[in-house]
Amino acid sequence: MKKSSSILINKSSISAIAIGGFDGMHLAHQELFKHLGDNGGIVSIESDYANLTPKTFRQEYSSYPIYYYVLENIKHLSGEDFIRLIKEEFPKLEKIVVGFDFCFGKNRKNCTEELKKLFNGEVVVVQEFTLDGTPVHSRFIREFLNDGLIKKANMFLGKEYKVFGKQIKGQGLGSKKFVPTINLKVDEFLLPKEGVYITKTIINEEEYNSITFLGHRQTTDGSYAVETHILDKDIKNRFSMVQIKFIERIRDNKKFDSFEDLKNQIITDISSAKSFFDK
Ligand SMILES: Cc1cc2nc3c(=O)[nH]c(=O)nc-3n(C[C@H](O)[C@H](O)[C@H](O)COP(=O)(O)O)c2cc1C
Ligand SMILES: Nc1ncnc2c1ncn2[C@@H]1O[C@H](COP(=O)(O)OP(=O)(O)O)[C@@H](O)[C@H]1O
Repeated sequence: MKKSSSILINKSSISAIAIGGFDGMHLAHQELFKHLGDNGGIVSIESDYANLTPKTFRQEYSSYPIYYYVLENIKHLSGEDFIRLIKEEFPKLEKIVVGFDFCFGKNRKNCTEELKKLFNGEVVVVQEFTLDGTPVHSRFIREFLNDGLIKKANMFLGKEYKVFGKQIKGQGLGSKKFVPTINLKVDEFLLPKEGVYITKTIINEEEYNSITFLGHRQTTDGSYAVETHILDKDIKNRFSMVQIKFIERIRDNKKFDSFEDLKNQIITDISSAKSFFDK
């Protein structure tokens, strides 16, 4: 398999593609990629609802080059026109890999049978991929995240769920009253259920053990916040891009009667996180 990026690989060298939304680049998606061979590529159809790996965040999860197409721009095409477009875009195309539930063309009128008729090359249809009897689909992963079931989401993803955010100014209370935190603004990514999580935080390609609070700061100003505290390290600069990987959920978000009670709880949370990383 080639290590590559979509910018470097010319579409005219691609002989096999996998087609789909690929939000999450989860285990079932990876099953499709196993059929791509040496000159494979991924055709990713970008939709508005993609929020696990939104926009162009998918490339880090595959060494095959990803070619993005915006659903809005192609959804009016008939099945025939869609296949014509694909053949024009990838002139050496010999193989298309899709899942059992793949449909395409205006109103998703065409599915795998029509694909086999319309494409004059090999069509590989991958049967439904399941884990412990549950089908792996991005919609179920979204449900796990909404329910705070981070370990289950990570199992289905085949990796730790990760979001990207920009550092923003906090209330200025953290360092003075509690512990210092990096406050983040996260757009487009689905955030797991409110609560406290054991996480890893990536800043400038360096990965740090951390603990992250997500939710309405009921004890202070009530506003929604994503705040990460790096364990055992003082981080002073401001960062335009911070990544957070979610590992385990420790507890629910709570309202405390006093700042002191919250501070004591935060200290307990930090020691749980440290024991997790030490074990
Ligand atoms: C590990 C951790 C757990 C937290 N848990 C809660 C909580 O349960 N309830 C709450 O209202 N705020 C919680 N917070 C958020 C604090 O209220 C917040 O860090 C504090 O208000 C400082 O905010 P600032 O960084 O904007 O100054 C938590 C913060 C951390 C780091
Ligand atoms: N559980 C699965 N088993 C087999 N193929 C799948 C599975 N989930 C998705 N696919 C295939 O992967 C491609 C991308 O599908 P997509 O609809 O984006 O995934 P999801 O169902 O997770 O939202 C499609 O060709 C689809 O048929």
